[in-house]
Amino acid sequence: MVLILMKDIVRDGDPVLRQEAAQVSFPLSEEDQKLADDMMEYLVVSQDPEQCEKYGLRAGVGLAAPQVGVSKMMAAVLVPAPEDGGKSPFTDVIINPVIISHSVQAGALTEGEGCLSVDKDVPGFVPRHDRITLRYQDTTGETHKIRLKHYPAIVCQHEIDHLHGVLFYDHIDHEHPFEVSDDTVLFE
Ligand SMILES: OCN(O)CCCc1ccccc1
Ligand code: NI
Repeated sequence: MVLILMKDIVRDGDPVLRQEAAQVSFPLSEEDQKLADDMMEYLVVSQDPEQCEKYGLRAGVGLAAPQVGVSKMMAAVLVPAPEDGGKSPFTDVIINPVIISHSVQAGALTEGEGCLSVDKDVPGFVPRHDRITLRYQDTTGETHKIRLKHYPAIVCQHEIDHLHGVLFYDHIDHEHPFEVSDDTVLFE
């Protein structure tokens, strides 16, 4: 049962999307645990075409707490498994995430990015780090230090941006939206 619907998703213009979110303390309050569960549930349901349609959702691979009006350092990430089978490259609720190191090399999606909180299309490459080392806590409070590259790294950076009041189009060079440095990894 979806508990977060599109009506619950805050849209660009609301100041909460431009705030620095607050650190989350452990053990999680019941409210924070429920929020984590609800955000992950939104992603799972939104990635099921039938349920997505049924509830009128926009499919998402990530969802950050500020997008549902909660200015806390928490985001759910569900990177879909590749079509040719296999498991999701990264699925977790990342709390108090910090990118502790990253590649010099940039990466960007050839189709640009979108955002559940931004109703308009904003064309252009969104240059990010192609590879990152991410430290975060999961909902149990356990600290993880993981290396991500390409799409999972892009998704996590998009979500972590939300926790710092940054939206994807802030990274687009509006003078030259489809120009990136020649060593940038561009991928589908
Ligand atoms: O913040 C999550 N959200 O707005 C859903 C879209 C997430 C996303 C879309 C394109 C590239 C990376 C991440
Ligand atoms: Ni977003």
